[in-house]
Amino acid sequence: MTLPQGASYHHDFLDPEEEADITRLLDEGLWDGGLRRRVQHFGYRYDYKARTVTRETRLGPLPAWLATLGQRLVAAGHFEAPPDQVIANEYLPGQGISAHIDCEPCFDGTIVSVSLLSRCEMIFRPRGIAGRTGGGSSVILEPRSALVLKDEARYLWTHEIPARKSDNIRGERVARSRRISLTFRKVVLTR
Ligand SMILES: O=C(O)CCC(=O)C(=O)O
Ligand SMILES: [Fe+2]
Repeated sequence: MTLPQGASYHHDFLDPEEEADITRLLDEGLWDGGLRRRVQHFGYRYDYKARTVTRETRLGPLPAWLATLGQRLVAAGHFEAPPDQVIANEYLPGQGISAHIDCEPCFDGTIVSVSLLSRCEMIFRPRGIAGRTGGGSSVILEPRSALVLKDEARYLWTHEIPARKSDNIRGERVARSRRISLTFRKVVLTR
C-alpha cells in the first residue's frame, strides 16, 4: 500500500473500550439523516451545500470526550493546535462517500479520520481525474485506526470510500458492517 505524500496511517489510535464508549455516546446523540449517510456535527456545523463554516454555525466547544481525542492528536504531533470541528459519519454496508477534497478555505492543512467498528477501503486519486478509474492508490482503514491527511494528500489528491457491501482485502471478499468515522479539523474563519 503506497499512500500519497502527506498521508499517514496509524493503527490502534483507540483501544476497544474507547471504541465502544464512543459508539454508545454517539448513539445517545442525535444522528442527522439528511445525507445519504447519517452524520453528527460538533464544534461547528459544516454547510455541505454552500461549502462553508462560519461564526454563525458555531455549535460550541467540543464535548470533553472529543476534546480529549483532539489533545491526543496534538500530543502525537498530528495537529499543532487542537482541532475544533468534528463530523461523525455512519456508513451502513453499501454506503460510502464520493471523491472529494475537504473544503480548502474552511479548514486548515490537517484532516484526521478515526475509524470505528468496520473495515473499509479508502481510495485516493490525483486531483482533476476524480471519477476515472485507475491511477489511484488505496488503504484499508481498520477499526480504531487514524488516518492523517496533510500536504499533497490534503490538497492534491481526492479521497473516497466506494459505496459497497464488501471490500477485496488481499484477495479476500470481506463483508462490511456498520462503520463510524470521526473526522477532526481546525476551522479557518474568513469572516
Ligand atoms: O469516513 C471517513 O473515514 C472519511 C470521511 C471524509 O472523508 C470526510 O468526512 O470528509
Ligand atoms: Fe474527506
